[in-house]
Formats: sequence, C-alpha cells, structure tokens
Amino acid sequence: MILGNSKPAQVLEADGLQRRLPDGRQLLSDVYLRLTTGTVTGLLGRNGSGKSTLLQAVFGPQAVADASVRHNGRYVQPAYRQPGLVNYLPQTPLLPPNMTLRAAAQWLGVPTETAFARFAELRARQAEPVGRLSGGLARTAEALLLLHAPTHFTLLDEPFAGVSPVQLEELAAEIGVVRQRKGVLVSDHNYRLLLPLCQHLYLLTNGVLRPVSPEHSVEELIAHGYLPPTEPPLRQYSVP
Ligand SMILES: Nc1ncnc2c1ncn2[C@@H]1O[C@H](COP(=O)(O)OP(=O)(O)OP(=O)(O)O)[C@@H](O)[C@H]1O
Repeated sequence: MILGNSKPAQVLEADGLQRRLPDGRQLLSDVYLRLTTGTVTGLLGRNGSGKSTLLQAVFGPQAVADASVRHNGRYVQPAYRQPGLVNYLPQTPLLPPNMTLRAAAQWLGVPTETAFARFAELRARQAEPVGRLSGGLARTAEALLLLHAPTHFTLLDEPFAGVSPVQLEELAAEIGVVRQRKGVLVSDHNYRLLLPLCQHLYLLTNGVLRPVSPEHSVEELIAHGYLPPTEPPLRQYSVP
C-alpha cells in the first residue's frame, strides 16, 4: 500500500505471543498482532486481561518464549533496539520528575514547537521539571513527545488516564493527525474517545486477541460481552 505522502506503508507484526502466569492462567494464548503506518489500532480488554503485558511483549523488554516480532517481514526482536522503529509509553510515568520537558524533547529528538504546537501551556512550561506539572499534564506531554519522535510506530498504554477533559480532546486529535505518517497502537479504558480514532481494533479476552470492526459502537461491544457494562473509573495518574 502507498500512503498519501508516497512512502510505502511499514508493517510491524508479532505472533506466537504466549504468557502463562505463575497461578496457571493463560494470559496470552498464541497472540497475533499487526500494525501498519497510516492507521490507529485500538486495543481493548477488561482490567487485568493482559493488554500491558502484550504491549511490553511487542516492544521487547518482556521476553516471551516462541514469540516472533517482525518489521516488514524481518525479525527484529527486541523491537526497541531497532533505531527509529518503535517507542512506547508505559502505564507508569516515563520521564524522570527532575528532567525538564525541553531536555526530554532533546533526548527524544523532537522540537518542542512541533510536539506542543497545539498545547500553549506545555510550550510555556518547557523549562520546568516534569515533576512540577500536574499528573495529567505530564501524561499529555509524554504522549505528545513519543508521538512526534521519529519512529515508525508508537505504542501508548493508557495515554488518556488522568488527563483533563480539555486536553483529552486535543490529545485524541493529535493522535489522529500523527497517524498519517505513523502506526499508533493505543490501549485505553476511555472507549468513547478511543473508538472513533481507530481504523483497526483488537479485543483481548481470556488470552485470545481477536480483530473486531471499529465500526461497532461501545454499546454493541458491551452487548456482545467484550467490554464491561460500565466503564471502570478512570485511574488517576500521578507523578511520584
Ligand atoms: N510477572 C507476573 N507475575 C504474576 N502476575 C502477573 C505478572 N505479570 C502480569 N501479571 C498479572 O497479569 C494480569 C494482567 O496484567 P496486565 O497489566 O497486562 O493487564 P491489563 O489488561 O493491562 O490491565 P489494566 O487494564 O488493569 O491495566 C494482572 O492480573 C497482573 O497482576
């Protein structure tokens, strides 16, 4: 496939992902996942279904036996060691609290004017240490820096957690813009914000990852039993 900017689409695939917990529960059962540039892929599942474990298995720090991770068909495990391939926002804070946003941007190779173009408060506070920002603002900054960093793919684990309503809309819009040149995987419990962004959607239930149509409404996904009847309370995100 050729994208609008004439660059061939990049493909990041993982298969054979297996993870059994010490208590015997099969958390991931022969999972196959495919990401392409030019799209947002949503990853949904109940609390504790293994979404974070899956993202870590793709990114690479959590080695998974028999797994195969490939970039355009070439074996790249661990993916994080491949320059310019993929970056990852974990569920926990990424940036050290004493690092300034400006230093973080330099470290990631992103001009702050680009990453924070639509976020005046972050531009104004780029000389401050991350630990002085509210948890939601720090989360927004981390997600924006990774989205604008020069990688083909970005994996975001709960980027919307703790983010204020105004910034939520802006961050979601930014994901929609960035995906024109990147492949973005987002796992989040804010289904109503996430679903409209997605061109592809996966549901992780009982260790099995299955693709579903992103055309489904949240209500349909709940009715099919894929999602809990009520959304869990948004976890508060705080920088220690
Ligand atoms: N190394 C481990 N040893 C024991 N249990 C583990 C280990 N790693 C993960 N788990 C358990 O596996 C389950 C899945 O964890 P994971 O964080 O991947 O789920 P999740 O879908 O991201 O959950 P949430 O939506 O709540 O963030 C949890 O019950 C967790 O406690």
